[in-house]
Amino acid sequence: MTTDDLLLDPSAAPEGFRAGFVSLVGRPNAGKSTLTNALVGQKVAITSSKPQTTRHTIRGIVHREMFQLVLVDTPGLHRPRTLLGQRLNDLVAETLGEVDAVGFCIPADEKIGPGDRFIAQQLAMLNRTPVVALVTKTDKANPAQVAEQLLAVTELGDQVLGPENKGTGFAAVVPVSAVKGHQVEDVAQVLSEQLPVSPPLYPSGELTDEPELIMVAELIREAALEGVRDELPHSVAVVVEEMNLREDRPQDRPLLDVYANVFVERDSQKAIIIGKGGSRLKQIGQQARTGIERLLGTPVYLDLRVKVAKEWQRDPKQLGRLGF
Ligand SMILES: Nc1nc2c(ncn2[C@@H]2O[C@H](COP(=O)(O)OP(=O)(O)OP(=O)(O)O)[C@@H](O)[C@H]2O)c(=O)[nH]1
Repeated sequence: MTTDDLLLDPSAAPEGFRAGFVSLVGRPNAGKSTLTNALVGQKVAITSSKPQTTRHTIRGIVHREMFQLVLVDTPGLHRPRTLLGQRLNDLVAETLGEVDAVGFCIPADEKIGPGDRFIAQQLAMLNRTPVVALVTKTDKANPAQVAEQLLAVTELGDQVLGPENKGTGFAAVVPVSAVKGHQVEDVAQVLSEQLPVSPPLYPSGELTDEPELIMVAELIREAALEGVRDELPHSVAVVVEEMNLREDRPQDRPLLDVYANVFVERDSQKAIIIGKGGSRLKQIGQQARTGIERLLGTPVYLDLRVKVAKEWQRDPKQLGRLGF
């Protein structure tokens, strides 16, 4: 069974499959991009030249047998100098609050500095999002230095994200060399352990050729969550089943047909998405369609179906978070 088959029937995902969004953060030069590429592999790395239409730009998707990590960029942490005080705090909390886990990159070959500490303090505000510390570029340090850095990083976690700030430190600390390919799979594995039990969020094939498909699904998901994010934080998945230019249209008046399924876990959630007399679904469709048209520059016919994929999150922790 391929990932795509699973997407057609999310309840067919293997027991314990996990999927979710991960943001790699860290000060400039910490090795985020290199690690992203090493994790994703060339084949599916997405470097979309499209304008950023969602709050998170997808940088790449890591597909494995038992998990799918969607690596996203998070604005805010990259330019602390241009955003001050509460505004920055809000932005970081808002955008990072939406990911399932954060990978915090700290180079093995440089002392922990004020930049790292600053970012750790920002991360401390995300009280529920697990943070995995990644000690990068281990090939540039000798084993003793790496060991020392692992200790220093653990200590930073205990201090800044520790009990004093109602936290439990870093969820894990993992050394990695993206350039040498050392422990890259361990990073993927440890990050995946922080994700909710969920079927894959995106199809596995041809992602480089069709970043549009992902962007379109994300636009629909964003629209579906608008205003109900608190009620349905992680229980909405969108799969674009078909996206084709309609045949027999005059060349100067193209129309793109988009068929997409919005998956929720329960009938009650389906009711929320659809709204009274279908009013919310109509709104979602309009908002998503406008976004897709803006993204692709083509008029769009959007067909949205809402489907219940029962129990696609069997993890008790997740269910708790959803208020069950
Ligand atoms: N030796 C070695 N060098 C690395 C490794 N990872 C990254 N680098 C180098 O470190 C530099 C910065 O890496 P990037 O991946 O661009 O870092 P970044 O965090 O994305 O940087 P910004 O885009 O500035 O935020 C580059 O010259 C990389 O080649 C590694 O595992 N080993």
